[in-house]
Amino acid sequence: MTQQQNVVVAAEDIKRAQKPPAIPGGYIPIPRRSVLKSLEINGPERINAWLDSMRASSPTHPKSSSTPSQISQDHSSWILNHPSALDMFDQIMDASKGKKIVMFLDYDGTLSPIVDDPDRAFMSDSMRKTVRKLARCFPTAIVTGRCRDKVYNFVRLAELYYAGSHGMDIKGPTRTSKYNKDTKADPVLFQPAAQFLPLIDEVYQQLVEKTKSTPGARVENNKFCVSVHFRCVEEKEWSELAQQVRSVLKKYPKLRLSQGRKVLEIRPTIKWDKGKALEFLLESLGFANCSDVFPVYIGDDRTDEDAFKKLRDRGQGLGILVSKFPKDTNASYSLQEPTEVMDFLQRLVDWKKESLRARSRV
Ligand SMILES: O=P(O)(O)OC[C@H]1O[C@H](O[C@H]2O[C@H](CO)[C@@H](O)[C@H](O)[C@H]2O)[C@H](O)[C@@H](O)[C@@H]1O
Repeated sequence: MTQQQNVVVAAEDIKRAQKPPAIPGGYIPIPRRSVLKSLEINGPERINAWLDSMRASSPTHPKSSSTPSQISQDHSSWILNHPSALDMFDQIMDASKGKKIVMFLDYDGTLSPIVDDPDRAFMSDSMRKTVRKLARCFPTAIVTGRCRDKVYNFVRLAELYYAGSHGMDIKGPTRTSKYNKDTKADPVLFQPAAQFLPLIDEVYQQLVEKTKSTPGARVENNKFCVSVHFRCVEEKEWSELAQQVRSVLKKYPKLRLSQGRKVLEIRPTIKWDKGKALEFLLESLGFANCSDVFPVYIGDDRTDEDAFKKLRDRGQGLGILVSKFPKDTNASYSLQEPTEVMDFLQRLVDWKKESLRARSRV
């Protein structure tokens, strides 16, 4: 691909790069500008690193130390390296030619907008309709940090695959579609962290108890992992809340911590993540060792990076980061918000219908 890093473009070109890089066949290898930092450090530095990483996952504005011209240059440079998937739609479809598209969709911040109350992160009816149409065209999976049952209650589409708890709870469709016609076969069900259930319940109770003194703190049981929410906590209390989490977590060497959008997530130390879940689902769908598959993963959060990286390592398909602000990412493309995700999914549906029509005319 053409390297265009640090190229300055006019302000009106910030949102949409006019000359995005060409796609060489399948995956677009874009070198990382900085490597995601390791958080294996001790003491107060560790707490600060957790908080910095959490802030970086959910930027609400450009760096306050930057001048407007630096902000504009950073954004332009980032957009040139991660162009809009809508602007690049035709090139993406060209790259998928002759391959089977498989769709992987994160939930929060991708299909539903980020809101203060995690129990009210509803998906719009129009997004549900679009995802339903998408699943008629391509095998489609929801891959989320949420508890699988909870995300199912939001999405309510039985024809999809669901990978809850960051991929540690995978279940196949319960309604038949053209991708799972064999109703006699057992639906895919995979729970690699099953033995951690009692430990997760225990740590959940302890976190609820420990954090109850912090106004706005909220602990969510996601079955095989636990989320501690910072979104409604005053920023001056964040360090205290992180200390509370750490004091509980240090008693559980079999659990580890990751950071998301104003959330700390506690999960088993097993080597399993959204990237492994993506690979597992591709195998379940019969695409193990296939070169003619084109997986598309859309997500907004730090934990989605494991899936973006998996695609990069496999040299297949592409990752799309949902973000309004530049972020360090392994994704190749960007979309700004869930409404743009819906537009992109609708274009995929239209493209599929048109290619079927064209084939039937031949
Ligand atoms: O993998 P995801 O589907 O992106 O799940 C990650 C976390 O998503 C939820 O939290 C996020 O969305 C909330 C609702 O918009 C928001 O209030 C919170 O600040 C975000 O971090 C979910 O509640 C968490 O349990 C997931 O870990």
